[in-house]
Amino acid sequence: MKRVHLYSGRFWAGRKVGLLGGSFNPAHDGHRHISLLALKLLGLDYVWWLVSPQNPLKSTRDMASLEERLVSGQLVARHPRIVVTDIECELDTRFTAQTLAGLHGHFPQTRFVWLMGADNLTQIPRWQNWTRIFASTPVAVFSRPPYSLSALHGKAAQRYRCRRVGQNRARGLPAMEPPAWVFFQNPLHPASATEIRKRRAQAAAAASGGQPV
Ligand SMILES: Nc1ncnc2c1ncn2[C@@H]1O[C@H](COP(=O)(O)OP(=O)(O)OP(=O)(O)O)[C@@H](O)[C@H]1O
Ligand SMILES: O=C(O)c1ccc[n+]([C@@H]2O[C@H](COP(=O)([O-])O)[C@@H](O)[C@H]2O)c1
Repeated sequence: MKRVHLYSGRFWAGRKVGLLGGSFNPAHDGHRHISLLALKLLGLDYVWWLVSPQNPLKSTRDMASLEERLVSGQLVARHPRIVVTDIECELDTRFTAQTLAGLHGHFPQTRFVWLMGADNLTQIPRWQNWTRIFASTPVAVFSRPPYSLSALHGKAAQRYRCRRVGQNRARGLPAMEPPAWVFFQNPLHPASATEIRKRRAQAAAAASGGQPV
């Protein structure tokens, strides 16, 4: 299994790498679905799943340990070109703009693309220094039910509308000067970690005779 460490820059030099940041609480087939699409549509060599130590906008309640979320990532990824990593711990970052600055600094010869679902395109204006994300790294956004339409009318899509690249030019995105971004009208995948946690809680409650667990 490939591993990512801050000192492994030589291996990653010259490679095109998609970065899928997430809580992965737990990982699911929706993550795998967009990662496989990213490998193909963007012509990437690898996708790294950046398992976030703690999303700054999410509650710590209901958040499984980082260890558990890394294990769930390993179980779901099952692909030689998807690398599951907690490199934000090594970088000591929690905010994406800082993470990207750290990665560009440690891997200056690697071409990174930030990957996310349409829900995060809507939300990104609430992230710390969010315009630095677009200024530093090409971005690829994947359709996700039911967010795609609202995302395309949101603040981030509007602000960078002149820098949007058509799907037919997506393979060139990793080499483009940012800001540059693409929105994929891809086949949808319904998986959601919130739904999985809800189902698990219901199953646990049913197993304990309907008592809250
Ligand atoms: N089914 C999906 N389709 C497209 N993108 C997805 C899908 N599931 C997750 N993603 C994207 O993967 C990244 C990480 O997602 P995350 O780990 O938060 O999963 P989630 O299912 O959105 O979790 P939660 O429901 O707890 O918020 C985000 O950019 C998210 O938009
Ligand atoms: O930088 C921020 O302010 C920020 C705020 C919220 C989320 N993020 C990042 O967005 C990615 C997706 O998070 P999540 O929890 O929706 O899977 C993950 O890499 C988080 O670290 C980043």
